[in-house]
Amino acid sequence: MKLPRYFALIPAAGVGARMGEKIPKQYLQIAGKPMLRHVLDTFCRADVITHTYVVVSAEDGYIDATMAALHDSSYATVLRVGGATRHQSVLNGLQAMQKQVNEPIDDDDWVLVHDAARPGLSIGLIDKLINILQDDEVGGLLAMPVVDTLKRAGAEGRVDQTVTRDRLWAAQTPQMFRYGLLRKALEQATAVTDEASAIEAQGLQPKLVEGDARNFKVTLPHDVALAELYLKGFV
Ligand SMILES: Nc1ccn([C@@H]2O[C@H](COP(=O)(O)OP(=O)(O)OP(=O)(O)O)[C@@H](O)[C@H]2O)c(=O)n1
Ligand SMILES: C[C@](O)(CO)[C@H](O)COP(=O)(O)O
Repeated sequence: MKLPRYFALIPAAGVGARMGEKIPKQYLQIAGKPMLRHVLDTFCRADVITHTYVVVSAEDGYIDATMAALHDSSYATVLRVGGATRHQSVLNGLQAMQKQVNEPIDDDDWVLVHDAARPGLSIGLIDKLINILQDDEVGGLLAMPVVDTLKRAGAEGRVDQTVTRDRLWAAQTPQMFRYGLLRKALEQATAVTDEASAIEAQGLQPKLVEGDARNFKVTLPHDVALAELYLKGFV
């Protein structure tokens, strides 16, 4: 019986508008190397990952230098199929993976979709996610239980209501689903912001696996300093 393999798919085709930098945020230097490089190095060291695919925009002018700087880039393939949304980039990447003759993917193989904007991912978190989900019927995602009291804003930036945080989790990545199910779900979904939403739209319930605060998404300018602290080991 053929054992399922584990592939990584890294959506890295965004422009980082909220970061407000001159270059896409995934190429910002953090702790001495581009943010995307931290993610690539982690997946390179994850022995369980058969191959890593990086989705970038067709116009990306940074990826070639990033790949050239890797000690060994044989574990990763660049797919210049980025789309207008993260959803489209991931779907385009899944479709392009199928055409890779060196590692044709099977429907039962697992795909771990991880944001290039989450450089704090560790091998330990990858192993934890896979160990918990490897026999799961659906798949799941790293996430963090919400600990703050949540307010919904009304007019003039004033509180409209307090939203219960009971059973609320903040989704992280990787989000891990079998190739065939994930591709079908994303093909049928409309405008989802994560893979789990597409799976839920199929009537399924992805499993929540507790992640880590250091695996946060670098989105706004002040996030860079925090990522530096984490990645330099100061916290
Ligand atoms: N069309 C897009 C948009 C986003 N992403 C990727 O999805 C991840 C999470 O998205 P986000 O943090 O929103 O990144 P950006 O879209 O670049 O940021 P912004 O929304 O501020 O422009 C990032 O690694 C980003 O590169 C992508 O591959 N294709
Ligand atoms: C996938 C994700 O990181 C889970 O929290 C998030 O949905 C990405 O959203 P973005 O607007 O593309 O950053």
